Amino acid sequence: MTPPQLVVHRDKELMAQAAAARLITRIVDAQAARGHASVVLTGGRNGNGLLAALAAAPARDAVDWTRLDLWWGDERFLPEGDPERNVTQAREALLDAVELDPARVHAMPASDGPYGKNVDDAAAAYAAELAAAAGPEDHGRVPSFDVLMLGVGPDTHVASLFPELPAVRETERTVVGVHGAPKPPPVRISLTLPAIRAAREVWLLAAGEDKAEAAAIALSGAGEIQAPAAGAYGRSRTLWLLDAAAASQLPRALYPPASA
Ligand SMILES: O=C1O[C@H](COP(=O)(O)O)[C@@H](O)[C@H](O)[C@H]1O
Repeated sequence: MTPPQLVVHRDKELMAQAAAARLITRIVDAQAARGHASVVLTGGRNGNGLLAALAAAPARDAVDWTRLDLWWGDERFLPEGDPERNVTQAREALLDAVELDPARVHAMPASDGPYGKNVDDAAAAYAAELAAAAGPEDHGRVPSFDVLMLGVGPDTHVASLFPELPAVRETERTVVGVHGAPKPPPVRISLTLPAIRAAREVWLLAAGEDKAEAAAIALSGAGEIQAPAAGAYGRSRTLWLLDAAAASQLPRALYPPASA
């Protein structure tokens, strides 16, 4: 487990811009080193804010978008093109504006796709897609993502791993169908904690007053079943990117020196 590092920005706009700049650098470095990069996107307000900031950043042209693999940490199990789907929102915020290779855009299945309403089959298919992309150099049944981003929900959920639900207890499968999520829609697909932990870097995004309690709980030693964000960490780095409002309830001892 890599201990969390915290960076606190003045407000959510600056946080989104700084995180977008950080992501550009990370992708460019990975592409320079290996020829390609892989990023796992998150849904939610903070994830989409970051993508919109990236779309507006002139430095986005430093990325070779055709050599970037995109995956999702979770998806709302809704019909293709539904405005509430995370992939629809990501397309609007950024993806439609850059030259991606469609074969490298790994959206999670929709509820009107090949698996119909069977979310468990859809989750298994996404697990198989991840396994097929994992190489011998990877540490398991998912690729070693360069960066995996997670928006932190006000209840400490990440991806679609909600406190106390079966999905957050999963230790074998890499992707699961989620039933009965407390946040609509109730049916979702999610990476599990073991899949999340295969990433080189995990970035948790939390901006806004409504994330303050969740950040404080997750960073104060809570268990991952009760506070899923506490169980999200990367193999090389775990980075919490916060704004001042989301950091406002952190214990003083956790507050980064530069922000004190
Ligand atoms: O439903 C979801 O919510 C979380 C957090 O969203 P936010 O709007 O509270 O920031 C998000 O991370 C997840 O991907 C999404 O499906």
